[in-house]
Amino acid sequence: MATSVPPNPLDDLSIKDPLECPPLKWGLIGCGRVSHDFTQALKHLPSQSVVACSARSEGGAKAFAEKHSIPSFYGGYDGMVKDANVEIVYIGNVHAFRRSTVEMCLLADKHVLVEKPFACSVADGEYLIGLAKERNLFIMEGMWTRFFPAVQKARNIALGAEGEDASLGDIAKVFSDFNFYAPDHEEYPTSFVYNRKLGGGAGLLVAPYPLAAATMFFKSEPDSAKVVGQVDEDTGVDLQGAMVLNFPPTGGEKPANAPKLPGAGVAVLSWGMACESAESTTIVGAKGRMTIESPGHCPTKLTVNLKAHGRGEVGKTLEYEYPMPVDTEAITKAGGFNYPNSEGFCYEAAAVARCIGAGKKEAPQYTHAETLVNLKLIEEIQQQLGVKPVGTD
Ligand SMILES: NC(=O)C1=CN([C@@H]2O[C@H](COP(=O)(O)OP(=O)(O)OC[C@H]3O[C@@H](n4cnc5c(N)ncnc54)[C@H](OP(=O)(O)O)[C@@H]3O)[C@@H](O)[C@H]2O)C=CC1
Ligand SMILES: O=C1OC[C@@H](O)[C@H](O)[C@H]1O
Repeated sequence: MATSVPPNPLDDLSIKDPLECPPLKWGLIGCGRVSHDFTQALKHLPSQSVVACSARSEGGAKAFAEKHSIPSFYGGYDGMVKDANVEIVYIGNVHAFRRSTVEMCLLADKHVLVEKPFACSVADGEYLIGLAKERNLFIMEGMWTRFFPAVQKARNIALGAEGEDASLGDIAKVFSDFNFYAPDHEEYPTSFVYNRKLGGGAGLLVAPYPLAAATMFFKSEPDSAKVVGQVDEDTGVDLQGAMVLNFPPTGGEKPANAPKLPGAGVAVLSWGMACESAESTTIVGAKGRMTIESPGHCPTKLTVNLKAHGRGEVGKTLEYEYPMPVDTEAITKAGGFNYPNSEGFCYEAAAVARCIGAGKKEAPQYTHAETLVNLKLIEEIQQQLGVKPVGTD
């Protein structure tokens, strides 16, 4: 049975400061909103530099380079991937071009950090991971949530890591929701999020987060998935959905005084772009529960409620807070951020730099295997909702 949770989720146990990392030179594909936020967050890491950016239009790349004082810019992506100064490419363009843009970077011998979703199909995901392995390059899906200190703390508590001050016991349930009201910032129907040919739809755009929240806390691959949701009849994209996943037992003896097999559990997930939900993830075990508080995909707060014996009996409550780094003058001058808590990209970028510095080809916080499990589940969502796979029109 595939294991989706590595033995320890930290990339370097000797690290005390999550922003500590060796130098790395970044190039960018796409000069849109998320690339802006990522570049701004890198300004929290003095050892990291964006040395080149590229956009479909030279004007777009030039304006971006001027705004962020980036020394080289390119119209079109192929010139940038051949820039000898670039060590890793951050890919922040739209979903439909994942296979071609990631492939272009790997063939130019660049490491890759690619925004979620990693690919539009399992087949593309497997191909790209295989190609990275063949060329001995680092590659990771930008599931930045996994790198926030609040999430790393939650994961260590769930794993019963040494030195943790709380334990939830055997995990039985994970609840995770992420829904935002897209028309607030995405024009309907012209934005890519409503365009299936560009990889639009909530399954590709939003579902990766609750899926990654669920697979983080169970050690087996789900053996059943039930999906409901709505598809927009005019654009053909899925607007929202909910899914229930069953995770089978991971083996081991059933405890003498409890009915559940170890590792067996259920995840209840909800995602979408039709309304704004509370957006949190709650993990429930035999001894208590913990909540990765809103905004759960980029959190700063974790609450643990340990149970006392008996129904409704509350034991200890523990609260952990990890404030975002404060914006520097350079960040404010370049216009702040487009998306909530984007400062937190610095945690992901620092971990990637540490992994590459240590010669790793994947990050233990979000492995290739997990990316592929989650892509399989995204395909399941599309199939059960009757949404056409991207690129089949
Ligand atoms: N981790 C996170 O928190 C977030 C992740 N994302 C992810 O980032 C990616 C980009 O999102 P976001 O920045 O909001 O999107 P944008 O709408 O800002 O577009 C990003 C880039 O995609 C390219 N692009 C846009 N439209 C087209 C088109 N019609 N044809 C070809 N290319 C196009 C452009 O590249 P160019 O500049 O080269 O013209 C554009 O700059 C997505 O994968 C999304 O899922 C998004 C938001 C937050
Ligand atoms: O990909 C995403 O993740 C973060 C959100 O804030 C954003 O709207 C969404 O597109």
